[in-house]
Amino acid sequence: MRTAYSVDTVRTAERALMARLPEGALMQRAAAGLAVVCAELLGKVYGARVVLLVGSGDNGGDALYAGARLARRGAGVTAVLLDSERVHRVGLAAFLSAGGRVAESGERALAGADLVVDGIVGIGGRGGLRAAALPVVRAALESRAVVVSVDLPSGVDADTGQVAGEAVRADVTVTFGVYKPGLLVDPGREYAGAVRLVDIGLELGRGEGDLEALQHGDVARLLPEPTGESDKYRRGVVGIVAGSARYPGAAVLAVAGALRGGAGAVRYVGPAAGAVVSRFPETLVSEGAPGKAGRVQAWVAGPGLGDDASGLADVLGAEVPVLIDADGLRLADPEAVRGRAAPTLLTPHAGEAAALLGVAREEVEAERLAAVRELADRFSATVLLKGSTTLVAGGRGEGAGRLARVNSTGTAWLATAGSGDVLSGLCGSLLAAGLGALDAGSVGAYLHGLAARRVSGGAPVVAQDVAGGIAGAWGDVRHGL
Ligand SMILES: NC(=O)C1=CN([C@@H]2O[C@H](COP(=O)(O)OP(=O)(O)OC[C@H]3O[C@@H](n4cnc5c(N)ncnc54)[C@H](O)[C@@H]3O)[C@@H](O)[C@H]2O)[C@@H](O)CC1
Ligand SMILES: Nc1ncnc2c1ncn2[C@@H]1O[C@H](COP(=O)(O)OP(=O)(O)O)[C@@H](O)[C@H]1O
Ligand SMILES: [K+]
Repeated sequence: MRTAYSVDTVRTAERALMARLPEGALMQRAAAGLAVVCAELLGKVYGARVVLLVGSGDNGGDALYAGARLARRGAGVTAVLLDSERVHRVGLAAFLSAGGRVAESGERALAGADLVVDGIVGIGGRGGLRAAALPVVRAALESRAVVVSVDLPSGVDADTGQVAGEAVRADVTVTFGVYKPGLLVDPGREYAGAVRLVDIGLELGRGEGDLEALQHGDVARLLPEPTGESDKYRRGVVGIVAGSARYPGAAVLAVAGALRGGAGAVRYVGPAAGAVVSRFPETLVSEGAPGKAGRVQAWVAGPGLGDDASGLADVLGAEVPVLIDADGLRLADPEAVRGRAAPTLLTPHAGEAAALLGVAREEVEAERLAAVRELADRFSATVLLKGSTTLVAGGRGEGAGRLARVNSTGTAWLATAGSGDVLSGLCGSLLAAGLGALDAGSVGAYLHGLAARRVSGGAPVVAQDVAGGIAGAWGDVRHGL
């Protein structure tokens, strides 16, 4: 599990650790780790040209101490002080005595740099980059240098990943102690490049976390597995209420995802039974009301329903877990969702989330974490917010509280019609197989993203291929590949 912690939690833990250590020890650990990564990226340190962008706080201090270490190894290191009145004094003294120089012109220094260290602002940052920093940041990004951000790309909000205005686009971010949420959530995640974590001795429990990303091992432990006692009913039956005369494909794709998700059987209820059976003869189909279709252990309702809300009341009234997606999100009665006793998983994309919240889509995209939490609170449900970084936040019971999940496996090729239908079928199948809503959503998103990457190999994918790739992704996770 990769767990990210809020700035408040990090600061409290750092204070406690600092009180037990000699003054400056923590910053030295951070700077040593940072210098090691810079040296690795440079290959040869001696003779390399390094430019430090130094802000007014401890983030700049880290950059200066790391710069001192590189200067002692023979690099030509130049510091661009963004505010010469306010700079980490002791760090600057150490830097100068190691042979570092202060630049007269930032732009000139940057023109010939091999590596730029972005120490403008870290977890103390508020808002996007200030105007004074913009010319050097632009010059750094235009240079051919590798850009390494200290703790966080400057201008990215550590707690949310929000970028208000401009921020540094790093090739690598060296973060200290623990991950910060802004490194895992877009848009911040994109600015961070590859993230390297440096251990500075901070110890924080998972319960204190703000956001977590499942890794292969976590997913492997959660995957449903049939045993000798299993039969198709014990493995769970997932019911799919999807599709319409106008959108039969949504039903086919939701069933395609559901068949790969670990349930023992898939029951389809709706007007697209013919299309579903001709593509997937293993599906049990019926055309009446969901309540009359026979037992299921979880329902998926919504993809491609158009304006037909007739099956939704049955589904929302069921005492089994329910996933609501796409048209179902628009058609479902919010009171019926809030009043449910069994787990509920809502899977909106940013546009659907915006409609549910009554805000603009851009607002959701800029603050995804806040949006997914707000929806989970408003609907007393688990919510999976799809998009470039998929987030899952828990409602009541399991997953309640602040600890949300972020998926790290996706690819932008998933932005293709119908791939969300595959995801809802897959997650619903995991619900039927017995996973809780938070686990079903995050395991489903993980497999879905991995499947897309596997089948894409960098080329466009179609939703059916994503469904077809799930078995391979499942196998990779099981075997730790
Ligand atoms: N606290 C600790 O124990 C440790 C802190 N470390 C470093 O210290 C950093 C935090 O240091 P600080 O608390 O001094 O905070 P920062 O250095 O992150 O930022 C604060 C300074 O930046 C300025 N600033 C704020 N927003 C800005 C913006 N949008 N644009 C430009 N300047 C802005 C503020 O005026 C202030 O002077 C961490 O990110 C990390 O790099 C590490 O050395 C590890 C140990
Ligand atoms: N830029 C992106 N990067 C990664 N994944 C994305 C991106 N855009 C969309 N996705 C994923 O693609 C899927 C699209 O789902 P959705 O928007 O519901 O499409 P549809 O309704 O056509 O099925 C979701 O799993 C979502 O997380
Ligand atoms: K920084």
